[in-house]
Amino acid sequence: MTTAVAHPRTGGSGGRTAVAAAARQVLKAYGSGETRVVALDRVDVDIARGAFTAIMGPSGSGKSTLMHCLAGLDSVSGGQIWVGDQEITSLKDKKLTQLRRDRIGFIFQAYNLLPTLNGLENITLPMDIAGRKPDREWLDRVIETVGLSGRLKHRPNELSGGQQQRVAVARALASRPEIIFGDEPTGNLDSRAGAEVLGFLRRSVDELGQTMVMVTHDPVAASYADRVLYLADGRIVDEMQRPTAEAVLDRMKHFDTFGRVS
Ligand SMILES: Nc1ncnc2c1ncn2[C@@H]1O[C@H](COP(=O)(O)OP(=O)(O)OP(=O)(O)O)[C@@H](O)[C@H]1O
Repeated sequence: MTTAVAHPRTGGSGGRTAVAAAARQVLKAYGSGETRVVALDRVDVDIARGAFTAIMGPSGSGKSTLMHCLAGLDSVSGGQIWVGDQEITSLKDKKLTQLRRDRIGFIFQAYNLLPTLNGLENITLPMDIAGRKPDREWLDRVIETVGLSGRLKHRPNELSGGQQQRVAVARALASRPEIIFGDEPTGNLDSRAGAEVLGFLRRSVDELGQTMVMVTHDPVAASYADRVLYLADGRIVDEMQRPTAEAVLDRMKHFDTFGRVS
């Protein structure tokens, strides 16, 4: 992973690749001169299709920046990003917007719900904009699993923070995007609601082949992933396969100690 510089592997059919997204030597710097901050320092990473990947690391290590660059929400200062077999760093704004709309789902901490639309309308909004008809059976399953069945007519200001978060999760899942990116997707939920949402995300990976990438600080949330990537100072410094919450916590302690003594 850290030495790979080749173009991501491409699969045989319909432009679908084994790698859902990839970064090659990605550099991201903010500011210039004395205020220059290198948020990503030549990052190489492959995000496997149909897998659940967690990104962890200390505050300021570049997690959100990496996610935003992979999702085409932020430009890079150097290197390349692929979504499937499409290199996106060279795309013009219009094409990039289209690619995000058609192929990528987002779950952010700020839910970005429209206040004038009710829960259901917010969930189907991206598909309505794209002129796509929702798969009713799938939509019902998503809504039921995230526990929103009785709340679909409510507007965001009539929903609790946790319920708004569920609407945001349902909205991301409803169109079955190629990849869903989540920035602390359960950060505002209590542990029971968080576990339900994470369990649902996990099942959407296992049962439907959804690709999921999530930034989190929480070892329990990370334990739902297949793989954890650890960032420090803008670099991927370690990874863990099939993580448990205990192993993730241990690894975090090690990094803390390591960071202090070195
Ligand atoms: N718009 C910006 N302008 C200047 N510097 C930025 C900007 N966005 C991020 N940075 C800097 O880039 C570095 C990485 O930030 P990033 O938000 O990716 O970290 P993070 O690991 O997601 O942190 P946290 O866990 O606190 O959310 C930090 O040093 C941050 O201050």
